[in-house]
Amino acid sequence: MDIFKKLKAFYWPYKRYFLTSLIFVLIVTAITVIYPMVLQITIDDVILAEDYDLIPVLSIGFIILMIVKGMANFTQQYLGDLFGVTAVYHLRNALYRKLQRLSFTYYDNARTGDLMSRLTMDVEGFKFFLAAGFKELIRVVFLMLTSLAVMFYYSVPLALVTMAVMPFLIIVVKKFDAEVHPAFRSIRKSLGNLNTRIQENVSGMNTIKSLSKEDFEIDRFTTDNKKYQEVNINTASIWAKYFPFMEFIGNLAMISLLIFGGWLVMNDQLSLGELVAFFSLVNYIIGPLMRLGFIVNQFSQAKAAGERLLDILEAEESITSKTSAIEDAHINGDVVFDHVTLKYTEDDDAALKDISFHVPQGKVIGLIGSTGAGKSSITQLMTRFYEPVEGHVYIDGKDVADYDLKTLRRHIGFVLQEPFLFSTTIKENIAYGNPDASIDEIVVAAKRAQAHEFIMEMPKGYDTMLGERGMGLSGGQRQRISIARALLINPSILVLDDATSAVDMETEFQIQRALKEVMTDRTTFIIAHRISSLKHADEILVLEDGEIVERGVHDDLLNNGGPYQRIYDIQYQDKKQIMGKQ
Ligand SMILES: Nc1ncnc2c1ncn2[C@@H]1O[C@H](COP(=O)(O)OP(=O)(O)OP(=O)(O)O)[C@@H](O)[C@H]1O
Repeated sequence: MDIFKKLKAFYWPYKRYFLTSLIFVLIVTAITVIYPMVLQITIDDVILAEDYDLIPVLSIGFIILMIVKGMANFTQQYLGDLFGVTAVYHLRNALYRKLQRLSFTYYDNARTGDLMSRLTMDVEGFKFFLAAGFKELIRVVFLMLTSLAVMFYYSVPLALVTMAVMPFLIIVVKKFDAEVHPAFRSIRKSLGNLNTRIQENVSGMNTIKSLSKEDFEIDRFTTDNKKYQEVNINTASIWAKYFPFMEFIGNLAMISLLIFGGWLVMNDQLSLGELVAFFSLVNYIIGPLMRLGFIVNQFSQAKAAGERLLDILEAEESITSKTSAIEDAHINGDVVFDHVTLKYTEDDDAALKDISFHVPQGKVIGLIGSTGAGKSSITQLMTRFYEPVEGHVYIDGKDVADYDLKTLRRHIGFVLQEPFLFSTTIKENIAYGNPDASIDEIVVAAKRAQAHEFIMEMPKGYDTMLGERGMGLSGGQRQRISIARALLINPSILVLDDATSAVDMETEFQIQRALKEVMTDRTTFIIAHRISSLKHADEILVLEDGEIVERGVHDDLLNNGGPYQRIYDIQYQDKKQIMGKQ
């Protein structure tokens, strides 16, 4: 119940829907039990007593009951659904808001498929219980109790005899639940695997096709699909095995009712109408009893779903703005790293060790070093994507932790090696960071990013729709769109993370030209593997294993026999060889 208590804030404000719906459920259930009683009166007091004057009264009464029941049913169904749908609408919004606020540390360990299924299947599971399950539980318990009460009212011995087999039915139902519950769990798990497989396939289609792994993927999918089929068949066989058995026990109750009830009627200890009414009443107990396990099952599934949703809602937001955070400040772009050490996880080695440097406003700093040396990590500390375990990062003399997160991030633009583009128009992609930009501003940004020409060659120009993740554009084109995007937010600090490594020389030249435009008057961090990309930087930091092993300007670093010279020699060896051969 703890899970439901914790999620109360999402559904309890709408309790009026639920409670009203419950009143109507009780009305419907009460009328259901009245049916057999009307039948009893019809048989005993009309047919057997041959008092046919009562027929119009009974008929009208019956019609009124049916109308009331119909209306009550509509109301309980509608209000119940309204309760579930409204609560889940707020829950889903809260989950999505939380996902936007969670820091990168959370996403480092999260799986997309898993998050997707929590936000869809688990939310739906929880909704189903709110909208129907809880109400149904109350309905069947009420129906069983009232039916039982009426049966005892008619005849205590017959009620006891008929109910004699019920403990057996309860045992079978419990056994069935114990088997079917894990079966349902494996169906969900198997479906989750299947979804993850499909999602990874669509995302990784390039890799699959380029490595000709289509058959391999088809085989893997077929195996998972087979597993899904098997767990479904297994569940079906559990149903098939238990249901006839349950029905058999139910029929035993009917037989004892017929034998003992018939005997009571013959001995004038029970009226014929009461015996007929008993048949309906027994069904009102057997049916719900068989369903009860199912509902309890739904309850435990909703509980499990709620638990997974709470995992997200209660996840720690490790990086947030302070209450006294500096908002709406203009950032000029003077960056200081003061003895900064970063660890991604507690047990891991430090990704950055005791890093200190100063980049005055408007200057260019180059970061070079082997992969995994810590270049990107440095830039991610400026935006507070991660927090250092020691030391401080200052921008314009203030600790980055003192700024409001949005203010801070608004002033730092990124151009990444693999920019993310959304499946919308080129125009909206460029204006993503600044949706208020006019079309003229967008075009100016695109022109400065050397993107205008190729955009205009597209059939719908700036209104061309892009596929998911910018499919339909080349790597260089995607990068230039991303440069235009960065330009449009007019950042004071610009990070070019391997922005030209994946393109040909001609495109690199174009992108370099675009970047020069963007870099003017901004503090710029250039992360590069190629010396040619950062040799004009005001300072170059050479990183190895999270440490700065060398620093200086290109000309000084070139001839001191250090790591930078080694990188230079390797990169220019080819050139010398080619030149030498000529
Ligand atoms: N989110 C993360 N969680 C855990 N470890 C990480 C994470 N990001 C980076 N690392 C580790 O931190 C170290 C530095 O990574 P970083 O991405 O900063 O290197 P880099 O120099 O930018 O590399 P590359 O040139 O390949 O992009 C690496 O050992 C990497 O495995």
